[in-house]
Amino acid sequence: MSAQKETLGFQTEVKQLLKLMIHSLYSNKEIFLRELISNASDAADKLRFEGLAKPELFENDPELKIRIAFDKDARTVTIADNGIGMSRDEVVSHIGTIAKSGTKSFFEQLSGDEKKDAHLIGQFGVGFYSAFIVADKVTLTTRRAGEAEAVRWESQGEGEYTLESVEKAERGTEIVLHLKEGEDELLNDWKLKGIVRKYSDHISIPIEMKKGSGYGEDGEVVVSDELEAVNSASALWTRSKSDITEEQYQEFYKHVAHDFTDPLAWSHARVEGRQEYTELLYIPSRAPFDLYDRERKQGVKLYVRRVFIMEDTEKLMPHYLRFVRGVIDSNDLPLNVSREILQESKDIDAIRAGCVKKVLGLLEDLSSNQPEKYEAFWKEFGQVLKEGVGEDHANKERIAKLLRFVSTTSEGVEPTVSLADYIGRMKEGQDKIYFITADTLAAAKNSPHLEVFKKKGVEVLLLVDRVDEWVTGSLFEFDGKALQSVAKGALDLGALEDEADKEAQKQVEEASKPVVEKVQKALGEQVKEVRATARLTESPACLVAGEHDMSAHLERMLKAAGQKVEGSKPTLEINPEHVLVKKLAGEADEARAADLAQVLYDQALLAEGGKLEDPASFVKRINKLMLELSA
Ligand SMILES: Nc1ncnc2c1ncn2[C@@H]1O[C@H](COP(=O)(O)OP(=O)(O)OP(=O)(O)O)[C@@H](O)[C@H]1O
Repeated sequence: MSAQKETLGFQTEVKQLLKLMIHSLYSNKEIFLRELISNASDAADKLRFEGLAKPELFENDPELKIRIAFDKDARTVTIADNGIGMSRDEVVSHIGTIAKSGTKSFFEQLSGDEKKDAHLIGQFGVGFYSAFIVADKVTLTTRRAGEAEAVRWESQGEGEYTLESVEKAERGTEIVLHLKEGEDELLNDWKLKGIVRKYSDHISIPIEMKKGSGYGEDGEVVVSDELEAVNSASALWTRSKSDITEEQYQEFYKHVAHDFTDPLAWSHARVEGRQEYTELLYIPSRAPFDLYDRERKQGVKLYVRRVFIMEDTEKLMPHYLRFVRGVIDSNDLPLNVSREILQESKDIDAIRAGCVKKVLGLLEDLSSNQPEKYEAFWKEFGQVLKEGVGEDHANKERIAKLLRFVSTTSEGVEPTVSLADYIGRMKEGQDKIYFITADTLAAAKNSPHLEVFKKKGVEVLLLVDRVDEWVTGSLFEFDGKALQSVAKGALDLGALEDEADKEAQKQVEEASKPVVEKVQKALGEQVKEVRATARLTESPACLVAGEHDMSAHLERMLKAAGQKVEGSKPTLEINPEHVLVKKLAGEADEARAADLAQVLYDQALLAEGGKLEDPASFVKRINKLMLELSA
């Protein structure tokens, strides 16, 4: 064993994080204790789990606990646990570096503006480093259960830390905080116990401190050597609902989710029947920074009869509910359940299905009874929930009811229209739910495809999230009404059109045959077909995809993502009433007519957010036509 002290440097990100955190969290500095207790409790959970297979790890000391002490003279606060501890390598990789995936992109988001970044730091979670909010030196001594060597890590939080091998009889981790000037209020029995009760009452193992035995002359508590548990020390989810306060639920959430903000809502239930389990599931109020990171692991924690087993989103929650946090505690699964067993387990499938129903029920309840909260939820997680329409066949209808969109009747830009709202406002004779997909709200709102719908006062949903193509590719109808893209297929307004409309359209088609042919000839292979439109009232032309073809918007998205797409040709619809089209119809000069036809096509492509293959020729053509017109 080498007792030599080594000095190592923090990873750059750690330095950045420390600086930012000390500044932005100072006003909420008490949370350091919650974070350190939370880690200690996790360490106990890990030991209990590893100890199932290797009981010798308990080293004849099976009572898991956390101890907090302070020393007025030395001006230190100590948090010790007899959990799993850390090996030397673990100390280096967990404490000297940030091993979270997505860390790099998180740091790229930081603006340098402390106020804005303070919000982001909450999303990232600061954990152990929060010790440096109140301490100017932290000494962590740890010995991994079952190992002989202990290691001492020490740092002043300024870019470097030292490591040395030491002796430590008790397994686990002891953290000594050397308080900064001005933090002496923490050297107080009453104060520390108050913080523990406030933030960590729900921790399932005892948090022990010395017992008070009266008051001294200075009015301060005199402590005895006897220890007492400051917290309730029972797993929160095992308590009955009526015994848990709102604050306790909230603090427990912060512990399981490693979050700083209060949750939006939660569901706590004991399920009996074929499967017996307790679930305490939370909807966070804010999305974490790595919500879209496929590598992200943290999710719902699985316990079996109070013993922590693992934390894994995929097995316990489907991907589209990956924002859900909390605990599922099964009474039936075997304690030695492994990831492989879980993979195959019918019991887990049943628990998962039950929990999904609970979460959807919770969301339904919010949407009906607390619409403001639901709006807040939708803002943070709506796009993720939308994935469920394609992912969870069994619950498709329920998820569809929870969807919210912007529509042509929306006042602002917030998605607040549900499919049921839409159906409730449908015009007489309307039998479809119309929608348009586009890259931006402006592109959707101003699309020529909407003109006839505006004229008839028919509402159209404006779908501008990337995931919307996935939604409309999986959801074909809602409540017996088909979902119909306004940019696909021949326009069929059903009973929204009266006989007179249909007759007029027929006549227009008949009359515009020559100009349609002219355009068709000029555009040749670029289009599948040219036809006179019933959609347009103001624009001269628009492009329409085939009923069963991929939408132009999806095609562009896939191409942008680097996929090879065999695009299908669009149909060009022209508006024979438009002056430009009339001009084209009467144009005797074949070359100029061809130029006009090409401009019509190019404009239609641009108007729906497409990209011209040959923009320079488009500009040349436009300039030529403008000069000719002004001559
Ligand atoms: N008391 C402890 N006993 C054993 N391991 C610990 C202890 N405290 C921290 N660790 C290890 O260090 C890692 C990093 O801790 P840290 O608090 O920085 O982050 P975290 O708890 O993983 O996540 P978060 O930052 O979201 O709180 C932990 O994941 C754990 O492996």
